[in-house]
Amino acid sequence: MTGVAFSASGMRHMYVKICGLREPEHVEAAVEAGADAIGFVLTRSPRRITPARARELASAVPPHVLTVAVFAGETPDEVRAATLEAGVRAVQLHGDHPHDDFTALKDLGVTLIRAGAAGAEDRDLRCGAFDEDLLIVDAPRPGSGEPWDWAAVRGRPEGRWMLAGGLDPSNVAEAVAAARPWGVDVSSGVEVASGVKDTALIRSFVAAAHALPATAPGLPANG
Ligand SMILES: O=C(O)c1ccccc1N[C@@H]1O[C@H](COP(=O)(O)O)[C@@H](O)[C@H]1O
Repeated sequence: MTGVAFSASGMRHMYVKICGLREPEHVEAAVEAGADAIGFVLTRSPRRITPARARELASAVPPHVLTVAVFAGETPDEVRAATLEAGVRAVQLHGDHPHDDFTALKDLGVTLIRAGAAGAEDRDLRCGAFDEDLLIVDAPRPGSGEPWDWAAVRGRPEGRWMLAGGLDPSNVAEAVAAARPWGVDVSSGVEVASGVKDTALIRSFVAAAHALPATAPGLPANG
């Protein structure tokens, strides 16, 4: 993986992922707004879709936007099968997946994302510690839309890491100022009801996040 995320003006920008997409119009809105990555939830959630549906949605996504399948607690074999069926370019594992799970998925050749709550002081928040390519530092309940103490992790995560949990268009600037992440990831904050995305909120979130200064080199998309 090489390259850097750039805005239309050529300036480096905050990396933005919009997660939990289920409808083509919301995928289109996220892509048109300039999202760097979009996520499909393939695990237990109100946003869950089938791998076949994810493939259908991903097929309309241009190669510069990273397509991500989100899992939580599935075995590496289950993750592998669903990822291949979905045809996405990245896997996001939530929860307490051991290092071995990431090692087992290396040969898939996709971007590996380790996601979990900041948790205890001894939680390893170095991106790459489990051979992952990207780290997400999230709320205790992923996908809940609950804001948490973003400032508590400031200075702890290292490398390419995204802040998630309770972000929305109106608070993303405050959250980024508090935690200083490399990127941001949102689901509930661009919805009008649980699992129901809103195109205007998607556009507002991407615009608000991309207006913020990037704090680290970017990650390329599907290249
Ligand atoms: O979105 C879900 O339902 C979900 C389910 C299981 C694991 C992860 C999930 N989503 C992740 O949660 C954050 C977004 O949180 P929020 O809704 O914006 O507060 C993001 O990392 C999603 O990928």
